[in-house]
Amino acid sequence: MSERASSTGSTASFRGQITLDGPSGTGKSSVARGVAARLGAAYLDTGAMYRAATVAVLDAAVDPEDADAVARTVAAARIEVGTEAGTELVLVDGVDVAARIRGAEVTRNVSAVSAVPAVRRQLVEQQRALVAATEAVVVEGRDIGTVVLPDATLKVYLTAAPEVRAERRAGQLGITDPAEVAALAEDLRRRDEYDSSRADSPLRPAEDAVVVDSTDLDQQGVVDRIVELAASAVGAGDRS
Ligand SMILES: Nc1ncnc2c1ncn2[C@@H]1O[C@H](COP(=O)(O)OP(=O)(O)OP(=O)(O)O)[C@@H](O)[C@H]1O
Ligand SMILES: Nc1ccn([C@@H]2O[C@H](COP(=O)(O)O)[C@@H](O)[C@H]2O)c(=O)n1
Repeated sequence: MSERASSTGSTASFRGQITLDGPSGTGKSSVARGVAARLGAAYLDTGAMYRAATVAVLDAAVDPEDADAVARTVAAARIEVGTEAGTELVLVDGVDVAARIRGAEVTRNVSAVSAVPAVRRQLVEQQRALVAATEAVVVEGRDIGTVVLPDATLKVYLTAAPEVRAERRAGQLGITDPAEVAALAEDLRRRDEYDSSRADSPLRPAEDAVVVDSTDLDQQGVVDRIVELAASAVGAGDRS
């Protein structure tokens, strides 16, 4: 039996869309890349697109809370992202911003930019076009199962206890000082509150999403669980 057609089901031939939504730091990016690699699927990081839009806003010295100016600035920006799990390609007007989008200034301002309805319309249209060009794809974000791809093959909503998420993010950044870990936890809480309470496409699980709690699972365990769910979803589709 090949590695990709393992005990979790015959997944090498997966065709369809898997959505992975959830709060910040629950492991969406790492898990989505792992699932895409296992299934031989494309991968789309929609958060990277909102982060790239935020770079455009900051570079134009526009106030991220000024919705009209934000909408105009993002409409004029050319935002490009790749869909390969193994490479991170993020460009704004042809300039590589893949490293910059992970910086503190972008992270602090991205929720305000992503709450602007015109920005969401623009990027959702682009996301759907990117997905339409794939046969199999894992898409991660906040509103993928609810708004972007309501008919996806499988919808997963990933959660984890807030203190566990803060510890993992601290590990990722090499932070050990308890006061700095507490500050990270507060940043995650603030961003989740902003993303969950906005009027347009708030963060929430789709009604038909499977909730996967990763608090007590390692990364590989979460990938295995989602690959297993994908095999069941494809099987259920074949029977219907
Ligand atoms: N199940 C897990 N067990 C332990 N560590 C994990 C697990 N899942 C992810 N991680 C680690 O947690 C950190 C955060 O993961 P990741 O960046 O994928 O989260 P995210 O949900 O995409 O975050 P954000 O929404 O802020 O972009 C990473 O260092 C990742 O390796
Ligand atoms: N579908 C999405 C994806 C992301 N956002 C916003 O972008 C921020 C950054 O996302 P990361 O996954 O890269 O951390 C996030 O906090 C949201 O404000 C979104 O609105 N919709």
